[in-house]
Amino acid sequence: MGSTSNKCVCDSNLICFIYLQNSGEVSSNQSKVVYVLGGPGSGKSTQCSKIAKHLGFRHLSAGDLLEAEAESGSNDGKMIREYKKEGKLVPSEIIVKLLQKAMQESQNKNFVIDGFPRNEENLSAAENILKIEPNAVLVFDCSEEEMTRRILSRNQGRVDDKIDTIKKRLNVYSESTLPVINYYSSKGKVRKIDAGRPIEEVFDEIKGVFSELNAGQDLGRKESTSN
Ligand SMILES: Nc1ncnc2c1ncn2[C@@H]1O[C@H](COP(=O)(O)OP(=O)(O)OP(=O)(O)O)[C@@H](O)[C@H]1O
Ligand SMILES: O=c1ccn([C@@H]2O[C@H](COP(=O)(O)O)[C@@H](O)[C@H]2O)c(=O)[nH]1
Ligand SMILES: [Mg+2]
Repeated sequence: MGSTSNKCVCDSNLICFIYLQNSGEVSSNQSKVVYVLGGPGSGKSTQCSKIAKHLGFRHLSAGDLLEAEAESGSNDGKMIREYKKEGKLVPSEIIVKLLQKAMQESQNKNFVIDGFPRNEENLSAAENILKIEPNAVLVFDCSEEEMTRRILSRNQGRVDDKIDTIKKRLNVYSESTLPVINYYSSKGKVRKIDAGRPIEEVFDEIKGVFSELNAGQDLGRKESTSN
């Protein structure tokens, strides 16, 4: 899985661009993609905003893209709302279409993608349709008690910030997202971040990971060559 060749095999300009940009050696002038995964309330969006502000990456939140689509009143909107209320993951084609459009429209081609891919269907679409081979996958480690506490005091009016939905989202994370993390872990791409600490401490560790990426080091390659 993943792209290893520079040969373009698709007819969409966007897909070609991402495919080529992520297919070879990582260097400081190439497009970079970092995934940020972690349980609900672990602080993904908080840290991704800081990464965008201080480290110059474009923050794409899968949850926010879906929320904007729901707000737009489109055909998919009503269905997205229902899935979100239930803490379920929408069919991949919906989120992939939104991410593809957002990436295509962005001038900045370094992306930090918040909360995607979340299950094996997403993973397959990310590799085979979006042609993304991430440079790194940050995984936020935080206790369920702390995540629940954070969500219940978040006060952003989210339809899914209710205890019953939080429990469902925690289950979806364990059952569907952990296998995705295991997959990237086997490729040496995962950096586990202790997200139970204060916001600035978490960000300090993240800055270190981005320094490595900006120095042209692909985390997967670094791990595999040190073996
Ligand atoms: N390290 C931290 N310590 C304490 N509170 C935090 C920390 N990081 C984030 N928060 C707060 O916890 C709440 C959840 O954070 P955030 O929205 O970033 O989580 P998330 O992982 O994006 O959640 P979701 O998956 O539900 O979108 C927010 O109110 C945020 O301000
Ligand atoms: O890839 C995705 C990402 C999100 N969802 C749905 O949105 C909510 C909220 O996402 P957050 O990232 O926690 O803001 C999530 O519970 C899913 O219902 C999705 O379906 N697919
Ligand atoms: Mg979030």
